[in-house]
Order: sequence, then C-alpha cells, then structure tokens
Amino acid sequence: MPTAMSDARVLEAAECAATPTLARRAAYPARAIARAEAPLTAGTDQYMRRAARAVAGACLAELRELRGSVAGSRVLVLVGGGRNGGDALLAGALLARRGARVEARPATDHPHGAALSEARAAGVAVADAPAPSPVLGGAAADLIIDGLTGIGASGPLRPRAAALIAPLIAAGAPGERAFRVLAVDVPSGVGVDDGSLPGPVLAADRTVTFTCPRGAHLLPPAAPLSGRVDVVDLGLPVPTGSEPLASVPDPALLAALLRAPGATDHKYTRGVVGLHAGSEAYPGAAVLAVSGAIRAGVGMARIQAPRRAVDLVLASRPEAVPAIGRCQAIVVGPGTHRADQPRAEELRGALRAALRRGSGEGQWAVIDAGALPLLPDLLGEGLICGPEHVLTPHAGEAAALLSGLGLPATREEVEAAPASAARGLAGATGATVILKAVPALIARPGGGPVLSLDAGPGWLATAGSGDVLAGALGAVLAAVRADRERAEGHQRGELSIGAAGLLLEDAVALAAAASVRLHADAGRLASGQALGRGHEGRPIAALDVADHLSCARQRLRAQALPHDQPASLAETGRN
Ligand SMILES: NC(=O)C1=CN([C@@H]2O[C@H](COP(=O)(O)OP(=O)(O)OC[C@H]3O[C@@H](n4cnc5c(N)ncnc54)[C@H](O)[C@@H]3O)[C@@H](O)[C@H]2O)[C@@H](O)CC1
Ligand SMILES: Nc1ncnc2c1ncn2[C@@H]1O[C@H](COP(=O)(O)OP(=O)(O)O)[C@@H](O)[C@H]1O
Ligand SMILES: [K+]
Repeated sequence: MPTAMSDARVLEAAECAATPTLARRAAYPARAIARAEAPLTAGTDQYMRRAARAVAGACLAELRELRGSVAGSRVLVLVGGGRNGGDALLAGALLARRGARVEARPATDHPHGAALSEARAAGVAVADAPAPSPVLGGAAADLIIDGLTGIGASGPLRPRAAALIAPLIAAGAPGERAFRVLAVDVPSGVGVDDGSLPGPVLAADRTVTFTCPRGAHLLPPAAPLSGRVDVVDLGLPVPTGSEPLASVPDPALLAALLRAPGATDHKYTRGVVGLHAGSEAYPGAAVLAVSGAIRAGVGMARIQAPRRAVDLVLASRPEAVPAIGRCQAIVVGPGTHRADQPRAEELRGALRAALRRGSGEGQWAVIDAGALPLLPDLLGEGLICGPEHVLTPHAGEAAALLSGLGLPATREEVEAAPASAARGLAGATGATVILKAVPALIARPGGGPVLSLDAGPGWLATAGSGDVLAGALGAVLAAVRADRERAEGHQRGELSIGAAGLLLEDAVALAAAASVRLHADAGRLASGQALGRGHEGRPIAALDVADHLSCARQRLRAQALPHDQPASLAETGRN
C-alpha cells in the first residue's frame, strides 16, 4: 500500500499526532472502547494509520533523545495478530522511510496483511524467530516497538509472543538496559481493564494509547510498566456511556481545594487538626505527622500522645498545641501498635467519638497504622464509618483489615489486585480508602471509578513517610471541613469557597487525592527528582518530605492560577 506523503510531511504529521491530550483522564473498559469505535473504524484503515503516525512520532522522539538521530538507528518491531500489530508494522514502515534499520518479528503466522505488505515495501525486514536477524545482525536494537497485543487480548501472552519478550525482559528494567521500549496501546500481556499481570510483560519506557487511558495505565500492578503514557486523539469517540474503571483527578480541581487564606481568615477557619499520633515505642512518628500537618498548611495542630512523644514534638515544632480540643479533623494511629494496650485504648476512645452512631456525619478522621486493626471491633459495636473517615492502609494492612472484617485476604492477593481490595475495603467499611500502592488508589464507599495518583519517587519508601502523609491528609481534611462549616453558616450560594459545594463523598476523595499529590510532589522536590527525566534523585528522610510540603502546595496551587505561573518544579528542585 504505497503512501503519497513525503517524508517531511510524514514526520510532521507523526509529531503532531503524538502530542498527548491531557484532558482525557478516565479509563474505560476495553469492550466499551471497541464498541464506541466500531461504527467509525469498520471498513477503513485511516484510524490505524493515524495511530501508527502517533507511534512513529513518539519513536522518533525516543530515538533522537537516545542517539541524537533516527537515520541508522536499529528498531525491532514485535508483531501480534491483530490491529495492535498492524499499528506497530505501519509505524515501523514510517521509521524505515526515515532511515532507520527496522526488523519485524511476528508472533503469529497471520499478521495484519496490508500492514505487513506496506512494511515490507518500506524496507522493513521480516524475520521469524529464532531465525538469525538479517537487519540487526544479532546486535541489540536501540528501540523495541511492542505491538504484540492491545485491547483485543485476554489472558497471559501465548508461548510464541512470550518467547519473543523473554530475552528482552532479562536485559533489565527501563533505565538499566541499552534499548528503549515503546508499547503500542498497552504493554502486551497486561490485564487491559484490571491492571493485573497474568503472565510476563515487557516493561515500556513509553506507551502511546488512543482516545482515553485503559485500566492497565492507571491501576497497579500493571500501571508502572507503561512508563510515560501519551493519550492520542485519533478522532474516535470516548465511550462516555459506560462507567469509567479509574480516573486521574484534574490537578486544577485538587488545587482549588487548597485555597490561600484571605483577609477574613483566622487559624480556626484555616482548619484545626488533632493528632493522636506516636507512642512510647514510636515517639518520632508524632513529630513526622505533626510536621506533615503544619507544612501542608493547617491553621493549628493539636497533639495527644505520651509525654515522651509530646516533648519531642514541642522540641522541633513549638507551634504545636499539646491538648486535644475542638478540631475539624483528627488523625488517629501513626506511630502506634495495637499490641500497646494503653495507647490502643486511647485510640479506641478517639475513634468512638469520631465514628457515626446514626445517619449524621461523624468527626472527619484519618485512620492510619495502629488504629486500623481496631476498626472491626468498633464496627461490631454498631459504630459506623462514613465517607468522612479515611483509611490509609498499605497492602499488608489492607489484607489484615479485610480479613478482620470477614473477607479473608493475604498481602499477596491485595498486591495482585489492589483496585479490587480498595473497593472491597471501602464497601465493607463505608469509609473512603487510600491504598498505598504504586500508583496510589482512592476508593469511595459509594463505588464508582477509583482515583489513581502517581505515588511519587521510590525514595518515598522510607520509614515515617506514611506518618507525614497522614498528617498532611489531616491538614487538608481540616481545611475542607472548615470551609464547609463556614459555608453552612451562610445563606445558600452566598459563599463559594473550596469544596463547600461538593457532595461529602467527592469532597473527601478529592482532599485525599490532593494530599497524595502533595506528598508525591514533596518527595520529588526533596529527592531532586523534580529536575526531570534522567535525574534519579537522592535519598531522603521522612522529615525532608514534610519540609517540602509547603513548596509542593505552592506548585500545585499554581495550576489553579494560570495567570500567576511561578517557576517550574524543576527550578525549585535546584534549591
Ligand atoms: N479500532 C480501531 O480501528 C483501532 C484500533 N487500534 C489498535 O487495534 C488494537 C485492537 O485491535 P484488535 O481488536 O485486533 O486486538 P489486538 O491486536 O489487541 O489483539 C488481537 C490479536 O491478539 C491475539 N491474542 C489475543 N490474546 C492473546 C494473548 N494472550 N497472547 C497472544 N496473542 C493474543 C488474537 O489472536 C488476535 O490476533 C488496539 O489495541 C490498537 O492498538 C488502532 O489501530 C486505532 C484504531
Ligand atoms: N516505591 C514507592 N514509590 C512511591 N511511593 C512509595 C513507594 N513505596 C512506598 N511509598 C510511599 O511511602 C509511604 C509509606 O507509608 P507506610 O507504608 O505507612 O510507611 P511508614 O509507616 O514507615 O510511614 C506511603 O505514602 C507510600 O505510598
Ligand atoms: K502492545
């Protein structure tokens, strides 16, 4: 199938098409995507051609970054039997016309016929593994295009496809290997809708997908294997008729929650948080949680803890108030263990006061660490969680809590299907759930798509990092609750601030998302990873994360204030 386009025009079109459309943040089921596309794509290959241009554009960018030029670069195309393989072959053809040495390796006896002919005509060599490579001559490729399977796949990769990726997986993770991998639509072999990993998958440096994200881009454990994801608009409809599986909250919405104080604000209108954090055994967690709350912008942080922990807090945060009084939100549990009976009894008291006894809204609360295992008994007493109660388990804590609620689960099961665990926990408790996975997930008790949030750099995996997150979340919840209290005191519609007009469930979920975002950005800033791609960053301590929360908040706010753009994250990281 010859093309009438000149090389220059092909390149131009390819680069345009690869521009990501960030407005599309919700992942829909593969079936719904295919159903919505079908009336337009039947009987035409124009959408496959647009897809291939977008893929080729991204490949050109990767090759230029890696080698400085495209001509002479070595590209290996892995080809499955469907249109995903067709996209990859046509992209390979475009790259061959740009002077790349391109070889295609089919995992099927029946690759897309027209795309295969066009690739051959453009100079792409087609080799059947394990035949020796005629083009690459056994040398490693610079770039692999993974076009084995897309949204039409199910189950683990079949043996022939799995055999093609096995040696590539063995070459190491992205960043550690000599070649780059660009996945067409999804890294082949992932569970497209649920983000599961039913078998081996070649991790991509970059993925080019179409129309809207897929579940596999937003849900762990598959999500990190996509690398950078470009969502390209091919002119096909978004399947808005079906419920999304997951979504990425708009940063502008998160920023809008974190309003700056005005002339009529005082510390109580900015929010007061009460922290039941730290214990004789783990006094430092109280410092971390209080610091997280203060640096995230709370009006006042109150602390309740054993004397040793309170003394430590006051030594580093003299502004903390060592008495629990009226608060808009509480944080219960950082730095505590259920085996510490006297401390557990204090936490139980705080939780009893916070949970619902009937239908009314309870005290807004973060329920973390040692407070989580106390929940099943309290719910057994007839107390009730509402959306205003936010649970913050990691996988192990989620498994224990599910099991305590009569839904047996192991840590491995939660890690294999975190979205289902987060939804299950929210449904079983009635609370909002932040599951600390990578990416982090937020599930609402009323169901609906889970929110997916970049968890930040791996440097955040350091002791006490979760205590900082709990404190920051307490601060944001207190501020949102304070705004709602203030708005309730006014005539309807007279005062429009922050999250005042949102449904309770949405306000709390967005507050949770804003806190995860602040924590992740603070980790990027503290570690120097905010300098951009190629900067792997440096080790950080949990207190460094707390210290960078205020800067992270300023950066996020800038997204709500387009007229007042401050310096980029990258510039801040240099300080
Ligand atoms: N609808 C359209 O016209 C468009 C589709 N596009 C591409 O087309 C893809 C969907 O195409 P298809 O519906 O043909 O599906 P796929 O290409 O995703 O997969 C179907 C093929 O994979 C094989 N397969 C299924 N499960 C497998 C497994 N576990 N291991 C190995 N092989 C497996 C099937 O036998 C079949 O040959 C999208 O992902 C996207 O890349 C783009 O070209 C844009 C336009
Ligand atoms: N690989 C990772 N990448 C990004 N963030 C991570 C990673 N591992 C852990 N984190 C984050 O670090 C924090 C750890 O919290 P938690 O497990 O409660 O630890 P701790 O109790 O020591 O504070 C969470 O916010 C989690 O999301
Ligand atoms: K693929």
